[in-house]
Amino acid sequence: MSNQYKRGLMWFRHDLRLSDNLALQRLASDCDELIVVFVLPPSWRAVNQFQSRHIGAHRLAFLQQSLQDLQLRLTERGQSLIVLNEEPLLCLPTFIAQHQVDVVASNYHPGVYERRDWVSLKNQCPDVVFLQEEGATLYALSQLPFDINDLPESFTPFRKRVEAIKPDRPCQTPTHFPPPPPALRQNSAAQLFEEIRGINTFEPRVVGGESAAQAQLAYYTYESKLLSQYKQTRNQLDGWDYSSKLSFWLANGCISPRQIYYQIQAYEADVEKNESTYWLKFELWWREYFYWYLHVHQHRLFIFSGVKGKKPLTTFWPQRFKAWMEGSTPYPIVNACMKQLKQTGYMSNRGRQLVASCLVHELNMDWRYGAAYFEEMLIDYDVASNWGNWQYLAGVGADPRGHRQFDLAKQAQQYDPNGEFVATWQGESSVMPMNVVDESDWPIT
Ligand SMILES: Cc1cc2nc3c(=O)[nH]c(=O)nc-3n(C[C@H](O)[C@H](O)[C@H](O)COP(=O)(O)OP(=O)(O)OC[C@H]3O[C@@H](n4cnc5c(N)ncnc54)[C@H](O)[C@@H]3O)c2cc1C
Repeated sequence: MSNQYKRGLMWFRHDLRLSDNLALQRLASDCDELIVVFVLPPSWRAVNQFQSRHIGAHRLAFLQQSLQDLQLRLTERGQSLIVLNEEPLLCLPTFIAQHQVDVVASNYHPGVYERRDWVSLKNQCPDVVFLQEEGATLYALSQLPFDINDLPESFTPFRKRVEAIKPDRPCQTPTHFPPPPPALRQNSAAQLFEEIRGINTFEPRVVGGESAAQAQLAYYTYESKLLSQYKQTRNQLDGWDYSSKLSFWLANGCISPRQIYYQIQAYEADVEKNESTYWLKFELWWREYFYWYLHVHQHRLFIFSGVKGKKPLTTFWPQRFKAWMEGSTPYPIVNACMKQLKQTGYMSNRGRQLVASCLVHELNMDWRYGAAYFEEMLIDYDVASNWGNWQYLAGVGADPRGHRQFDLAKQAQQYDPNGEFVATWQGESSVMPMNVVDESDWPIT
């Protein structure tokens, strides 16, 4: 018996996994033939108005590994990933027409470009069916206990309203995949992987893909039982075990928040339920909040005056920005964090708060330059969490206090009392007067 659709196209975006992937599951059961595509736009690697790129070498390496893992899993099931190296709206309409696709599916993502591209693609392909599923958040829109336009202005009232709700259970990997159309049984993904090779220097366990994501989830919970101490360790600055490190895979969609949530629930039933196990869920609710915040506020997440519409008294200083990025400010703890970020593509949550506070409140810089630099450097870059947290710290977003300036000396004393972190990352090393910049230093490339 033939299926509902003859030929489907799965458009992978921030959901690089086969399990708990509702859009993929739907196509796998409803199509005779299936094409799976990932689009890597060249514009991601171009320099933007903030002198940064959308994606840097660390995340590129992770993305490449995630795509390779996806390809491997698909190949095992008789499928094959096609990677298109073009802007989505330039290549997909032609591709869809050329291959006579009659249904396109994807998982919803609240990003401004992601939403725009989906709507424009739909408009350009009026004869094709478009299906969108949810999977980037713990809750579906319909599960939220308020109208989304009444999203609370800050995190705490949001959390109090959602924390009793059980997310839907993750769905399984489809047992059967329809084959690709005959013309697409060979593709050039391997060659493209060579072209997009980035650098991975952090730590061997930071490998993109669903397999590594599941391995880290198992490690942090049942294998090491580190989850039981999460609340006590989570503010540390350096090392692998003090926090879950799941952000790399979550941000790239190699794992879903529901999979993590239900692993914590199982751990609480099987091993131990305490303040720490609750606290990892608490952090997932922070992520959830910023996703819905982006869904509601859209482009206002990226403007100087933020969602609050309140312009900070800051500006752009090339010499200060350069010193901050390089780790040569007068603040050793900030320097150490920034060098760690540049070398590894990761920084602790505590570190992110300190360097953001420094950029905005000590160096009086336009916060968006910091957010854009993080976007390029972080392996776990996530548009909602990054820009939402930056607005929060710049006092233009979801912080009810509106001003959060950290005492950097006090923080260094508390979190790096023996100066080990600063010594490891050579935070003291460069002493450069902040307001001196050589003509040759600008523009920064
Ligand atoms: C200025 C700034 C920028 C940030 N940019 C990002 C970003 O681009 N991508 C990103 O995933 N996180 C971002 N965070 C949040 C947080 O720092 C990272 O999620 C965390 O450090 C990742 O390490 P982990 O997975 O070990 O976290 P854990 O402490 O183990 O937390 C588990 C998960 O909870 C979520 N989470 C934890 N803290 C936060 C938070 N404050 N906001 C939203 N979600 C949170 C993450 O998904 C994380 O993986 C940012 C924070 C700040 C202050």
